[in-house]
Amino acid sequence: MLGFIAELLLLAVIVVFLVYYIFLLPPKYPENIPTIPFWVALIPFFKDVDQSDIFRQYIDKPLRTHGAVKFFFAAQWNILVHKPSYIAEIFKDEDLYEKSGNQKKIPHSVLAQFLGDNIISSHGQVWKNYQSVIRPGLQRNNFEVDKVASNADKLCTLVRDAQLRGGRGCGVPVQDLLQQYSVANCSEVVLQTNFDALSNNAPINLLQSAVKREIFKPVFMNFPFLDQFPFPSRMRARTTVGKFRAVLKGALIESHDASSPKSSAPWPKDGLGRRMLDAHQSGLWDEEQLLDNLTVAFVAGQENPQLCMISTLYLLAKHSEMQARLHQELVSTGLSISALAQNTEVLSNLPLLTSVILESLRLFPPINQLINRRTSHDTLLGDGSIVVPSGTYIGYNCYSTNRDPVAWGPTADEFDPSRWGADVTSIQKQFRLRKSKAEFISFHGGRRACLGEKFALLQMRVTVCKLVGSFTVGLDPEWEERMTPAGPLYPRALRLVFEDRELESEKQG
Ligand code: HEM
Repeated sequence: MLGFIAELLLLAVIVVFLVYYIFLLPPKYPENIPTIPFWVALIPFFKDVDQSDIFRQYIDKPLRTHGAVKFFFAAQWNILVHKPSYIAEIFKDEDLYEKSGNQKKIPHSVLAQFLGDNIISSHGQVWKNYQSVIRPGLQRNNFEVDKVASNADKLCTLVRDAQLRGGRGCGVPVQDLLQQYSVANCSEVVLQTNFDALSNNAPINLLQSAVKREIFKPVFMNFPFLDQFPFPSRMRARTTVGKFRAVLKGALIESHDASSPKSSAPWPKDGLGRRMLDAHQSGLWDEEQLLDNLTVAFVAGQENPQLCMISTLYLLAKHSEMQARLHQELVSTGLSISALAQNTEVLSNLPLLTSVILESLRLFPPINQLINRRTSHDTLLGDGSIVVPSGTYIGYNCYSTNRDPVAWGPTADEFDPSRWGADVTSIQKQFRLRKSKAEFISFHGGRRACLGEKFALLQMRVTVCKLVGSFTVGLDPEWEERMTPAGPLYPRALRLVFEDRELESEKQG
């Protein structure tokens, strides 16, 4: 018996040693950048944390001091880069720092099954093929702003109803409402489908929430190799993501069938939905390629704007003086809020509106950390001092780089829209310059920069115009001011108090 126990103990020691050696021991190279201890990535498992605190406590200083660190994430060691000039170098050399998404990094995972090989994660000829279909659909100049404005109207009604139900001064949870709104805009304006996402209990919202619950389970996000085992919860996750993809495709086909009652005709010339279907029908894309790209366009097209809306409303609620100035800017156009929300020319020439949105994207980039490139051969990064072996995963912490004090000065952590400039010409110039120097990387950069930037900014302008034009927005005093514990970094379960401006002015009048 004693012998058996001793053998078991020995086995356990060997397993622990192997796990440590294979997964947890940092690689030798690069030698001259610090290592963030592996257990930092595991803190959210054991403690209910605010990830911005974890960042400041364990990562910020070494990352900024050395420009890059060795960082344990998704059960492997990576290089996490902070220094803008290093990141600009990575963006420039697509073939050396190859995109290598989940389908290559963790091919057996539920996440890889969900998004497959798509425009964001692919490389080389495959990416060029995807891009030839998707780029014109996302960079058209005629997005239907009236649809976005009409959805923004519905959002205001939902907010008003929620505030009435909760009672004056009570906090309204905004995340689900903004998710519904963002899904409506993405499906109707980007993809020309309709899920009726702004109606209560629309099936797409339930399915979307179910997918997010499965995908963002911390244990599987951190240890995706566990997805190889047939745990019942992971089998369920696979069914859910499969269903989600099928629902998306079904809706796309139906809305592009002129004889269907759910047809979204007339379709815009160059609409992304039509272009994707044509690519499939012409044989340029097979079934999987259609599903992978449709799913990623849907996810990127509504998730990122949604997070940007949450963070922008949080910042405006926290900085009421800025909100008042912004409202003044909207009023000074002489247009009603409804007319203004549909007038893209006037909207895009409002300096404070533009700089508030950019400043929110700088402080709270929806994709705060991204590690999806892999070196195709040995290289030297930066001034040549960082030796990066072939096959190393490398990425950046956008939250950190966008707040770099060398680039943005001592107030880098503060919400200060004026740093972008006083008029739209200088703001746009600053925006282009900061992107080219990789000092503002919320939309990534180089040839792989976000293709949805134009639509995202248009939508943000309309949304902020409508919400700030209709309500004063404040933080619920009982809401605990904390950021999410892991994954995308944004105010957790944000609750806001909305006061109808019209009612307020009637009362005062
Ligand atoms: C505030 C909103 C948005 C932000 C902050 C954002 C950010 C980003 C980032 C960081 C990337 C690089 C991703 C990676 O390498 O893994 C990216 C790529 C991309 N985004 Fe966005 N995005 C936003 C909105 C959108 C929208 C509305 C769409 C529309 C479908 C979209 C479509 C894309 C596409 C197609 C790419 C791939 C570009 C390529 O590799 O060629 N994005 N975006």
